[in-house]
Amino acid sequence: MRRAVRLFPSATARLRRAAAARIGPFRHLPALFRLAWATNRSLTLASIGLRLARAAIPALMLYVAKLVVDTVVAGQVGAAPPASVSDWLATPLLRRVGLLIGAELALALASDLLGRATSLVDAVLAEMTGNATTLRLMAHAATLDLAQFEDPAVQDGLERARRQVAWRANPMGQLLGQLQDGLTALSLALAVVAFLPWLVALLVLALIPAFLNELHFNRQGYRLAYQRSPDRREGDYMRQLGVGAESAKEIKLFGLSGYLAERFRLLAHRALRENTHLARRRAVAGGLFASLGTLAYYLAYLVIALRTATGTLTLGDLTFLSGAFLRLRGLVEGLLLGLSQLSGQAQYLDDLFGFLALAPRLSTPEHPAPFPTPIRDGFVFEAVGYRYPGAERWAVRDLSLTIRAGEVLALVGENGSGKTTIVKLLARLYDPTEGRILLDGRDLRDFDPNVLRTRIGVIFQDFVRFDLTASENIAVGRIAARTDTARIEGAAGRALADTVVARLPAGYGQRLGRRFEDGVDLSGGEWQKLAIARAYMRESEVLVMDEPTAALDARAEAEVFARLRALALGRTALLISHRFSSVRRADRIVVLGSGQVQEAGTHEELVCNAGRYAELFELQAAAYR
Ligand SMILES: Nc1ncnc2c1ncn2[C@@H]1O[C@H](COP(=O)(O)OP(=O)(O)OP(=O)(O)O)[C@@H](O)[C@H]1O
Repeated sequence: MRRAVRLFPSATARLRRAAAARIGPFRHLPALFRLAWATNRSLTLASIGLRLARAAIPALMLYVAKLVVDTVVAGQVGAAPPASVSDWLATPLLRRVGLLIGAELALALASDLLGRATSLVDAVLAEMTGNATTLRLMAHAATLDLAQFEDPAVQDGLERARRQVAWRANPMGQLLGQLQDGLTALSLALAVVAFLPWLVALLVLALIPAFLNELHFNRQGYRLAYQRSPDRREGDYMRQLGVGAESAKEIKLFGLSGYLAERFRLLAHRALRENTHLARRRAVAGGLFASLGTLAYYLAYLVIALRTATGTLTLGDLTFLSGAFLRLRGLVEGLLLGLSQLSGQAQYLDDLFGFLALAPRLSTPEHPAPFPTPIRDGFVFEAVGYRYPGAERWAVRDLSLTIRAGEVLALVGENGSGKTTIVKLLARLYDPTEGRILLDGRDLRDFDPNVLRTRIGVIFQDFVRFDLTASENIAVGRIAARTDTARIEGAAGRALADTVVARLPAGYGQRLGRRFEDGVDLSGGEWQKLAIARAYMRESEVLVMDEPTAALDARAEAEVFARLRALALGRTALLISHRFSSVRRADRIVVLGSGQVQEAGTHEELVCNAGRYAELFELQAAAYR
């Protein structure tokens, strides 16, 4: 029975669902209001207060205009024209007309002033709310896992959320504008109802189809934008490649600009075609429904004029009613349109709040185990397997590996053998799909991942080149100590980065990179020295370096390793390198192949074994002979 109900929902349930699908996105509006409220209460209150005050003005103005007309019409009969200004003022009728027009002028001025004040308050509030939302997005992004960032669906959501912040920062102002228009419409409607109740009913009936039509097209527009997110990201990527400084070198050398432009053109063309199609359908349907409203207005106008001609209504009533009706029509139409636009915006808010509601997948224990200080035994990988989300192949599988406390362990292996994946698992950027990793006998998942990461210093091969100062580029290794000049300079010295900094025009205060005008770019090896300094800045017990010297010249590499050995004394160091000249100095070497340990031992042992290591070592050595 239940199943039958689910398969054949009643008409009311279907209607309710359809209505919820259209109006549902409004559920985010209270959250938006809370956001503005939390950002600045007085501005939010001011915005509401100003709009409330302004809402009543149009009805009042129309009513005063009606009084003016009625007074003038009544006074015209048999009144002699005044000879002078004092006569004018002495005539009660004329004085009254003057006062009424003065009142209307005051109302018009007040409305204008209130409007400008509202715009001012709204602009400031929108910027503040936009900033607060960006901060919230950044804070939330920091809580997510690396795997989530690497997920294209999350990237698309984040992209839509970002656009939401950048372009639609002021749905709050719009919402309040709607509230104001709603109140104005209500006051006018009440006044009209007092004269001719059916007029209002006629207006609403004529406009409801237009409203539903707008809602329908807004939904379609959103669906289109949603489906196109991946395309748009790809288009943005093509554009970025085509105009970015980072890629300019290769684009020029390989002559890629035409190819990229063509790919962008195809993507943009598809978007344009779909957009135009929708816009055309929207314009036709919108035009038809809008004419319904116009028809209703002129019908009402005709009736009011006829009634005035037959004496049922005064000339003032005619002025008031036609004015009020015209205003009302504009307002209700604007309201319906605005509401449907808001509904469209609220759908984008779905993305924003959807992203904010994303929870990290890596678990943090409620009562984390105390982190061992110092580490006694080290890390043990027990039959660890990891498969990247959506990947067919296992990056590592059945991996058993020990990293003993205090040793310098080198990981070698061909491209794609899983070395970097091991580092990411060690830093708990991912959790193993199978097996477990122990630290001093406890599962890594028992510790607070943030504490774990503060105890491990990792430099990845694709380290980030921050377009910040040289000092900040080192300080990011322990950002809390960014003002500790001695620590920064010490780290730079150990990583041979001090000589790089010495050559910079502004020394440690020199901005690096090409993004900003005052930036100075470095060579690959110079950047790498700064990245190594970052690891020393961290002063962590475990040091992990993924290809730390790939960009260094032979002399620098030898020196960096000599220092690493000296500095790693008592610390655990994991070193990934394709250069056997560096690897051979490690306490132990582990050879990886297809995500598994193939061999392990000291350099001498492995050479004696005459296995894979010996083969690769011989290959490199021969190249130098
Ligand atoms: N983010 C990712 N998503 C999906 N697959 C990935 C991802 N990162 C790596 N892989 C895959 O996992 C496997 C192991 O990659 P990993 O980066 O650990 O290799 P590596 O030994 O460090 O290689 P290299 O010497 O080239 O740096 C590879 O087959 C790679 O294609």
